[in-house]
Amino acid sequence: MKIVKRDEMLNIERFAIEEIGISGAVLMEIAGNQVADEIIRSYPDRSLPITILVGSGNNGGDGFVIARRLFDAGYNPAAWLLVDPEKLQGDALVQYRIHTARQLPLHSIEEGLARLDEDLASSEAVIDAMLGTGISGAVREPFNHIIEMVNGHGAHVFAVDLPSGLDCDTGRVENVAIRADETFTFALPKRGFFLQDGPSVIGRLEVKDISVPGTLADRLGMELPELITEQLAVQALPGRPQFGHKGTFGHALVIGGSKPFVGAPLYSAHAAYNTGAGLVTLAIPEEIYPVIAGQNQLALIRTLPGAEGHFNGEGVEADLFEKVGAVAVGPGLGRFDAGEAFIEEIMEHLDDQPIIIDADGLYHVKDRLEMLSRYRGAVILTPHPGEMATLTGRTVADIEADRITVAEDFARKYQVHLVLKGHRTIIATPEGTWVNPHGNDALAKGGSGDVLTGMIASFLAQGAGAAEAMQAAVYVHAASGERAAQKYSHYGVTPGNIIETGKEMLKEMEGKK
Ligand SMILES: NC(=O)C1=CN([C@@H]2O[C@H](COP(=O)(O)OP(=O)(O)OC[C@H]3O[C@@H](n4cnc5c(N)ncnc54)[C@H](OP(=O)(O)O)[C@@H]3O)[C@@H](O)[C@H]2O)[C@@H](O)CC1
Ligand SMILES: [K+]
Repeated sequence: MKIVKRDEMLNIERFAIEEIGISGAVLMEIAGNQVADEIIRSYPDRSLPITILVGSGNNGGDGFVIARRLFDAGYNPAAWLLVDPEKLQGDALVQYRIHTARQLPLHSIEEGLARLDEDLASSEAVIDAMLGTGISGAVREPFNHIIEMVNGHGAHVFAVDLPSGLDCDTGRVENVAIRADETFTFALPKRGFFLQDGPSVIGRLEVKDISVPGTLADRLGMELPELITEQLAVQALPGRPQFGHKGTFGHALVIGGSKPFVGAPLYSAHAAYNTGAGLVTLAIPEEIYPVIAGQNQLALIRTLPGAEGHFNGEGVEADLFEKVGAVAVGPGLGRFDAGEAFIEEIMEHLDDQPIIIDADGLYHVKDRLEMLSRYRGAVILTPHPGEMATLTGRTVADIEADRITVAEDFARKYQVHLVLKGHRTIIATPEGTWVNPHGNDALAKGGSGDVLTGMIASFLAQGAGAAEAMQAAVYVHAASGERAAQKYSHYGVTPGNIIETGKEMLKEMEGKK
């Protein structure tokens, strides 16, 4: 499913109205009906106290439809028009006229905020149809106070299209926004749901079909980022020929580790093994061999010469890469003087196998980005925002303000594949962009990134294309974080739990392949 900015949504909507010939009023009727149906499904009890907050634009127009449908279904919601009716126009005005012609009850803002607060305080559910995609700037009076009132009460809040106050492009909340329990968005999810404050205010997101399908975006030639869904990840997962042998499933090489970071390469190697790689070799500095050997039962181990607890840059020889299908360099690597030359030498030994560069590997390539552009195969970089700041010379705040654009620009400029980690992870490649709506705080732990790197390496070794390996790994990793948190709590999830739970996710996914 594609995600859109405000102008893109407006263009698609305009195309649906002007070229396809489905009128705005019809779209509004469908939109309002979709939300009303959800509320009726959630709350079959008709006596439930519900407040509907109606704003001045088309979002408010949707609110009128919802109110009317609920009255018709036997509910008695308190519908509040929060602006002077004189302000209404277009389809919203049409809906207001229908509402009044039907002689349905409607509260006016003239009754005062104290009176509205009484309704809000006694409501079990609140429907936010105040502001949608048309908001500009900070939320003005009286909506800012009303939003605070809603957030201060304990009612279940349904946001219509988006939580009022959220900028649907940037995901920024300038002053206040509704904190929704559920958001029913129309046609396509909005980009701001996955950026900045968006994820913390939208609650459970559901996309409602209003007869404006995403295929209209394709007809308009729009290149839009796509959401990573289970279905997409299932398609991206490499196939497993039934009579394959270990050679069929590829050989992943993980290069990393140093005296302070012994666990990182182990997590990557174990993640690779547990997600299907036929063979995994772990190349580590010789000094940490005894510790690694004691903790590893899966990967082949290859030691390279080291100094002061790190690699010393030597010992990178052709036979290390023999029959290797994918390389990951960086987990636990640390920083050392010969680091830049070390990675350069690794890349020189490769033909065109995909290479993942992670953690301090990223630090060592920050001044060699042209080398990455020149590489014949796929280069996958997996920075968190701090590492992305190092790669781009920008601040973390800058990157977080528009993760999608930053990632896309970087991927195109250097012709690399990028996994920009964080809350919400972005995959950007020269060919397209994907946004991962899954994952949680349980993944924000040392070792978690190493697991992701191992999963990507594993899928690459098994023959997935670069974009597909990233999609499948990002999904399995994030969905495992969600699943593991249900079992072990958000506090208790470890990288090892992610690897174990990943197998459960894969079990479900292979059944759908
Ligand atoms: N996409 C689709 O296919 C469909 C979309 N539909 C729906 O249309 C919605 C978009 O409608 P929209 O364009 O009328 O904008 P909307 O969000 O109602 O807000 C505009 C009003 O808000 C006001 N206002 C603005 N900023 C403000 C502020 N900071 N603080 C306070 N007020 C502020 C502004 O007032 P003004 O600035 O003009 O004084 C204006 O009156 C969309 O989200 C979806 O719900 C469906 O019906 C059908 C199909
Ligand atoms: K809204």
